[in-house]
Amino acid sequence: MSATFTRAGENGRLTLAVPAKGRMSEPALKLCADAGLSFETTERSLVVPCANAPVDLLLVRPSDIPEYVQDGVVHLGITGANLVVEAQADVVTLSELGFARCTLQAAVPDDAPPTAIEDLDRLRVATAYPVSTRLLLEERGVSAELVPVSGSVEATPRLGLADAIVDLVSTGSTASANGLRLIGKLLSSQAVLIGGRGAVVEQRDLVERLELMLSGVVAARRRRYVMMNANVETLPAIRAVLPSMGAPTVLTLADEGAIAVHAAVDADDVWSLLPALREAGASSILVLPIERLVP
Ligand SMILES: Nc1ncnc2c1ncn2[C@@H]1O[C@H](COP(=O)(O)OP(=O)(O)OP(=O)(O)O)[C@@H](O)[C@H]1O
Ligand SMILES: O=P(O)(O)OC[C@H]1O[C@H](OP(=O)(O)OP(=O)(O)O)[C@H](O)[C@@H]1O
Ligand SMILES: [Mg+2]
Repeated sequence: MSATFTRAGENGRLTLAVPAKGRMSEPALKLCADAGLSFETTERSLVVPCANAPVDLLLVRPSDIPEYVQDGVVHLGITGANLVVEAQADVVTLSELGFARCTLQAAVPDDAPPTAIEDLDRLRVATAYPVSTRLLLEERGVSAELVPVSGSVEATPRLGLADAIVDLVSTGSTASANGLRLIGKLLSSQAVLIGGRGAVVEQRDLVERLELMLSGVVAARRRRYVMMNANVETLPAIRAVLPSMGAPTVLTLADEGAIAVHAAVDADDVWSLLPALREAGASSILVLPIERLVP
């Protein structure tokens, strides 16, 4: 399927900009698919119409998305929160999407003296994010000499181009592999759904529907559905350990006194919950993924 791209609002369809490449692209497209949008991407397609919803995906660079959304080129976008700050874009952040989690951090060579952000005053700081770096350093009263680079920023101290760097970090392994020590965090980021100020008013119904579908998947990914069998007498003990969303479902089984208990719990709690449930009297415990969770 191919389509011509119409500027946002001109054909009654909602336009959603999604990263075309880079580390956000695949999880962003998967989120759209998991949310129920049906589309087919090809290697070179930039505009991808959804077959089952009045939504067109525009595949572009993540760093361009904040400006496209601000200027009304598209209604909505999925991009990094750090890129919204970097573009200083006037957009509405509708929801956090739970992937591409990272922090913007300052780092120095292992043997260099700085131990905190404040120690970067008057030093040369290389970064691919000069706008956010300047802004966040100034907020802390630090006036550094910025050295803008477009990539491989970790190499700049070794090349004698900078005394320190500011870059995105998730595991920290790139920094340590390049002999750098992290000295402080300037910003936390993750993928976000953003909307244009005009779009969220003019296209409110469609925007709300898409936001609900996406955030339903994001919320579901953080939860698990736990099912177990027990004797009715153990129900108080089971309820005491079950941090359920509201009351758990209790079903009567065919055997005298036997029940099944169902509840949605935090995925992070499952590790500690299972032994506690067994201890409380539960057996045949099943843990299932949840596809959508709409409160
Ligand atoms: N190590 C990381 N872990 C998690 N998220 C990250 C990491 N690095 C980057 N991100 C997030 O993904 C976004 C896009 O990064 P990516 O590396 O795909 O593109 P880029 O480096 O900005 O390059 P381009 O110039 O192609 O736009 C970043 O702005 C940030 O929000
Ligand atoms: O803390 P870590 O888990 O090591 O991740 C940090 C690295 O990830 C990003 O680069 P990316 O992998 O996106 O490569 P790029 O420079 O080509 O964008 C960032 O610029 C760091 O180099
Ligand atoms: Mg990168």
